[in-house]
Amino acid sequence: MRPFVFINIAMSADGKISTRERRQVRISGTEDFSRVDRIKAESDAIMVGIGTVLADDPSLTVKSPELRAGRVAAGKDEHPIRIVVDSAGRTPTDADILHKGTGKRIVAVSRAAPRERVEALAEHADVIVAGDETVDLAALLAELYRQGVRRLMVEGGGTLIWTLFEQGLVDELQTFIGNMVIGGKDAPTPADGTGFLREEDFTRLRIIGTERLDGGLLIRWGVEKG
Ligand SMILES: NC(=O)C1=CN([C@@H]2O[C@H](COP(=O)(O)OP(=O)(O)OC[C@H]3O[C@@H](n4cnc5c(N)ncnc54)[C@H](OP(=O)(O)O)[C@@H]3O)[C@@H](O)[C@H]2O)C=CC1
Ligand SMILES: Nc1nc(O)c(N)c(N[C@@H]2O[C@H](COP(=O)(O)O)[C@@H](O)[C@H]2O)n1
Repeated sequence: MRPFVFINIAMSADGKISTRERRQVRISGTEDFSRVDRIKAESDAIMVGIGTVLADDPSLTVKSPELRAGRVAAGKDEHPIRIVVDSAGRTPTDADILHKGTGKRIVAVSRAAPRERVEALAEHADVIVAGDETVDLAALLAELYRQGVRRLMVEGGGTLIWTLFEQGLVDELQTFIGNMVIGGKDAPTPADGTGFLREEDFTRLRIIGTERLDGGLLIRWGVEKG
């Protein structure tokens, strides 16, 4: 068993989620950031890859005091569990994700992670070991389910999202398309990695809903075939 897995990602009109320098850029506006805060608050956990932690240093906290209060009134922690997928335990011990906001953090590492890194991270987070060289995502999701996570939001980046699609581990994709062009053949996209080669392997999607926000467009896609 695994949680319901949905991805939320903001991309430019030309399909980029950052610049070629992999610098954090603002693609969403205030309306979309409010929506993102809401769907975060509705999730049990929120997960990113180590590339996003190193590039953006996100906290992944719920920003609205009202949404945090609503979670507490429902008997939950103020913030969803924050999870980093990080084979070698490279998450800096002063990263915002380990310090900002109350509640539980998980760093998922592989068996190849150096022991001293695992010990350092274990002072700030629960450490889950899954996989030999890279994190075994299916095993991680099974363990998260065992720990009570039913709704998991994935916020990026493109490398982690690609592997989740490749392994058929995604149920829904929410794409906000901002009204700008970023360009650059080396700028990251919502699903990077190696990509599928054969049409029969492509992940097939169906539109669940659309909404105009911040001069851009939100598209919610359901996964037909993972
Ligand atoms: N616009 C938006 O909404 C968002 C944009 N971004 C942007 O995305 C970029 C970062 O994306 P990216 O560099 O692709 O990094 P990711 O956040 O996708 O992290 C990828 C890393 O995760 C680790 N990992 C461990 N196990 C796995 C696995 N099984 N499958 C995949 N990855 C695994 C790998 O590092 P290791 O081998 O060391 O474990 C891998 O390199 C930044 O530029 C950031 O600004 C990020 C989030 C949202
Ligand atoms: N929805 C969305 N729109 C953008 O324009 C973005 N740049 C991002 N980035 C994601 O948000 C994370 C920041 O989280 P915190 O505010 O620090 O909690 C960042 O790491 C990306 O995952 N998202």
